Amino acid sequence: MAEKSPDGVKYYRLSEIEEQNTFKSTWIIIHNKVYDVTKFLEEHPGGEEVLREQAGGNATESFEDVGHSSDAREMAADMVIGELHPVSLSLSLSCSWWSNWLIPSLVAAIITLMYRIYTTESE
Ligand code: HEM
Repeated sequence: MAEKSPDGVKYYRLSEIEEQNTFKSTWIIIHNKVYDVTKFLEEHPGGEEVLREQAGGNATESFEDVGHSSDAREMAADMVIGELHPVSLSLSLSCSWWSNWLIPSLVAAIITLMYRIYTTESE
């Protein structure tokens, strides 16, 4: 269930947001805020398809890539229904840490190792 923080902000967990990816209701995440865009789908100048594609997930990058106007940002502010739960937040942060740093470092380490083996064998 959604929890409320002491200052009254509703927190949603990632799993709860993922469930709202249906024809009846569409939620997206932008900058760790949860937006209910269900009623906005048909009005969106960028089309409902792009919003549906991001439904139940993190749309921050796509939203910023488009370079939405300040008008668009004001419209978005009216659709905020809560924030990403801190637990989900740290999860999503650690996920990007994992893919952005750990995997490339591992690949680099393996290549270094293979190179070492290769150069010592040919001596
Ligand atoms: C609550 C969230 C959103 C709101 C309120 C919103 C609102 C708007 C508005 C008002 C425009 C017209 C141009 C402008 O004023 O900047 C626009 C254009 C556009 N939006 Fe969004 N948008 C939202 C989310 C998204 C997301 C998540 C995506 C991408 C997945 C997206 C993709 C686009 C695209 C591609 C256009 C350009 C359409 C064109 O120039 O023909 N929007 N949006």
